[in-house]
Amino acid sequence: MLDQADSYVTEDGRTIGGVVMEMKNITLRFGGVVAIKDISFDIREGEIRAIIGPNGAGKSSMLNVISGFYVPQEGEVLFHGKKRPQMRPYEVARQGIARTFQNIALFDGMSVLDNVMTGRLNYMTTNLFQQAFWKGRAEREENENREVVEKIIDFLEIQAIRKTPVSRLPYGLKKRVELARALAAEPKLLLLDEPMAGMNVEEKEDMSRFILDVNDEFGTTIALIEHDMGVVMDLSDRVVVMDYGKKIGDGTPDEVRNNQDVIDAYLGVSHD
Ligand SMILES: Nc1ncnc2c1ncn2[C@@H]1O[C@H](COP(=O)(O)OP(=O)(O)OP(=O)(O)O)[C@@H](O)[C@H]1O
Repeated sequence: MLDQADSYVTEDGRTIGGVVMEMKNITLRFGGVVAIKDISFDIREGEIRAIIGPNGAGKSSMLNVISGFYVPQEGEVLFHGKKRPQMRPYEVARQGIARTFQNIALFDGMSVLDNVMTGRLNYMTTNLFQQAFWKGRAEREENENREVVEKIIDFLEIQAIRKTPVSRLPYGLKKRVELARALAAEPKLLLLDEPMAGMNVEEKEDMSRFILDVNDEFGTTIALIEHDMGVVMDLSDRVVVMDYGKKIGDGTPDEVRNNQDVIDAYLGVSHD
């Protein structure tokens, strides 16, 4: 059994560090609906951690708790060992957390490049006044941001569409641009909301490869939620399984695959 601070090396040679985020006895209600019931789990530095479950299991609600968007009625979220207070989205971003959304949230009329640049907003320190009267500093900052963005565009192989308005792109590429924008923030923890929803097999394979590459190349810790158990099993180090707001499994893909409660939930065995 690992301690919170312990690290280990995976079979494919990646180092997984200590716990960066801990969810302790989280309960979240919407009026009479209990979306999350007393769930605890942690996320370790450098790992790919999946949260899976059937429709309505509470996955999106959980991702919103992790991102700080929802504050649970019970339980606490510890980030680097400290209880996390309620935060506004820009405060979450400053803590090094970035996310993508299930329903793509890009600026449709803007080019791919401009959309990815918006991921740098937290790094832009000059205001309009400074940009007008202190050209040198504003230019330097713009160049630095541009450099990071171009690197990410290359990394995700979207150079050919950098000037294309997002509205003209097929769905799979829009998802990739959203990933690029999240990466532009250089997050330590990246949250992906159903990154492969609505994709065909080839697009899913591409997205899986990019997620693995991001984790490997930048050492980014990744938590993702997914509906389809198959796609995350090859990708994840550890998997939390939710059903009807409860945690019914937590472990390596193999442990989870052989867990009877998980098998029942996915085979649609009746719940009593
Ligand atoms: N803002 C909200 N107001 C009221 N009820 C909500 C809200 N968000 C989620 N719920 C309810 O909480 C439960 C869990 O929903 P959630 O969207 O977290 O599940 P999910 O596992 O992400 O589902 P899906 O795979 O369909 O996206 C559901 O019963 C849902 O109707």
